[in-house]
Amino acid sequence: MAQQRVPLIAGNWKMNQNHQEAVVLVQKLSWVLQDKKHDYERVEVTVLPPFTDLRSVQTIVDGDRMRLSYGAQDVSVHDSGAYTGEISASMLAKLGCTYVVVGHSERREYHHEDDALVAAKALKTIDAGMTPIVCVGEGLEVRNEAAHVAHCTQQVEGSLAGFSPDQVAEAVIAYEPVWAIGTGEVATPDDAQEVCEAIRTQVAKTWSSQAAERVRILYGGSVKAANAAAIMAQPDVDGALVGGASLQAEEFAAICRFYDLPDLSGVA
Ligand SMILES: O=C[C@H](O)COP(=O)(O)O
Repeated sequence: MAQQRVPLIAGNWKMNQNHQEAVVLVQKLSWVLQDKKHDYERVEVTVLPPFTDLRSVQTIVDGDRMRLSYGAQDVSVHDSGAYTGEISASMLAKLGCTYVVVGHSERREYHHEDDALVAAKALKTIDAGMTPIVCVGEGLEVRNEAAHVAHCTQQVEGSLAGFSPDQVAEAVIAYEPVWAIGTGEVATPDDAQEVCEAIRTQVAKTWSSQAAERVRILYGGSVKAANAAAIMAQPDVDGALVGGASLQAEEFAAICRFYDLPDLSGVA
């Protein structure tokens, strides 16, 4: 991992935790990390609760002066108006969100979001002063055809279309092989590195080598304390987008402190 990229561990809670449970989970996570004297300059920590939790999370994070940040799991492509059920980027910025996930595979699959929409949402996020976490990743069929690298680099091209090199440099890209999400099937560290490296090379070609050096690329898909160290040891992996394991404070805190964990990748 290059020195200048601060690793980011992001906990995507998906549709879990009501606003009361959210406060308890954030408090517990902050306590565990404080107890371990976690250095947030060394590894950045963020949580991504459901929309309905954000105000409560903002209150506890600000009130207790916690060092972790938080963000949202989606955003509208519209600024305001008659879009029932949607939440605008300015609303999320007002709630103190640092990050917004766009193009998660669950949004792409269940809500038919395509690269153009993802790019538009990401640009709205940037315009509102927040950082998009732009998700890409292949399904099992694509992986079995060995077309995963081309698939993911094309998704990056499409989902970051219209970005300037500086905007790419400040963004976060998350590589999440769909077959490894919530299945317990984790990509090997080499699998993660292969695609993350290809994405970085693509960023250099399409935008600039400086953008490629600076953009953070996360891996996501069944990350746990048991596999975090091996995945994070890969030179082009700058963090993790964690789903299920982010709902357990102790487990998630251990992932945030991956450098303390043994690399068990060689153990059968
Ligand atoms: O956003 C997170 C990913 O979808 C990974 O979820 P998971 O860690 O439950 O496999």
